[in-house]
Amino acid sequence: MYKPFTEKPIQKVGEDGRKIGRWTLEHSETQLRALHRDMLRARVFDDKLITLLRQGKTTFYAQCSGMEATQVGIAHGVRSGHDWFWPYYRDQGVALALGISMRDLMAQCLGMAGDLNKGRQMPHHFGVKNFNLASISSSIANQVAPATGTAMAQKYLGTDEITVCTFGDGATSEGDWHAGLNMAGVNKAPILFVCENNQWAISVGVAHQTASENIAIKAKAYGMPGYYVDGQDVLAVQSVVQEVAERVRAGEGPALIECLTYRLGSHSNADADAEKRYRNREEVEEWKNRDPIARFERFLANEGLTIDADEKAGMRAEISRELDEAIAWAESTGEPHWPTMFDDVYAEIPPHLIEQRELVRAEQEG
Ligand SMILES: Cc1ncc(C[n+]2csc(CCOP(=O)(O)OP(=O)(O)O)c2C)c(N)n1
Repeated sequence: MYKPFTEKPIQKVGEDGRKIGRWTLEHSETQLRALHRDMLRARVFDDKLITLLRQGKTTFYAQCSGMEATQVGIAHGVRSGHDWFWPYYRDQGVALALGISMRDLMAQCLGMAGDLNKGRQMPHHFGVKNFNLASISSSIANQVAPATGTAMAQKYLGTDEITVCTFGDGATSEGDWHAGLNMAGVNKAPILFVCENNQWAISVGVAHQTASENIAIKAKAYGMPGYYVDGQDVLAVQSVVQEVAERVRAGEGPALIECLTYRLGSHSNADADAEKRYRNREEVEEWKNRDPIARFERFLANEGLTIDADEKAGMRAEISRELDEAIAWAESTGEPHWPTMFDDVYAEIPPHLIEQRELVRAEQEG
């Protein structure tokens, strides 16, 4: 059983790809390859979206490059399609690893008619009903209290689902975050909070975010365990998430997991990172050398499962083809039809909106 409140992050595999401590690998080759493939898919998805931004096909994107072990470990540690998710905007790696299709994500990012949310959300803010994944909010920590509410409902209904709520380190300074964790602790709600601590909140470094020794320790104040995990170690993240999620499911109450990771790319396309305004390149280079995909590849090689450069290039090409197909499909669905902007908010559309709809119709259909 993993211990909460450790001084150092929990690890299973070191930088050199060697096992840390004594443990037996229980994954099949298929499971190991799935972890690797999902991390690579997240990375290639990021690369493609940067191209789409440059082509002007979308207007907003926030990369998860560098954070793949954290995101894929989270997704592989819970029950996809069963548990409920209140993620944050950088979670495309989680979404892909849960099994959400590239078509669905791409149609959302491009704001096309084929988007599950009808192209009405800000790009890169998806919501996927059949995966119990709530619509993403740009407002930091906005998801935390509703996530606790979802978990309270799950407890009340007596389901064996749990809720998973993710956020960045910056979110932990928001009032909503404290309210949500407090309410979860008091009500023993079946919720797993996961902080993807990538050490920056746009230009604010984590040392300026909190005086606590880490984020995990904050759980103590809300009466729940806090686990501090190496977020570059996919097996450690998956293993801790899995064990803690099952304890949450068994009725032990909420828990907080902090995954220590790093954002390699800019905060979003609206960021001064490239101008080196707030972090130096040495730091970025240092974390590039701690690439979670490379670390896992070293581990796989040590376990006799070498993925060589050719095989990896082939995998990247295959993922890229899948993405191109998703883009072509999304574009083929066309622009969202304007009347949908009046749908789905009210059960009965109020008179002032009917009036506005008719004004737009007159303009559109002249
Ligand atoms: C309530 C609120 N305040 C400020 C912002 C502006 N903002 C957007 S992202 C961000 C940083 C969030 O950092 P963090 O939670 O660490 O997540 P990261 O983006 O680093 O993954 C801020 C301050 C916002 N969107 N919402």
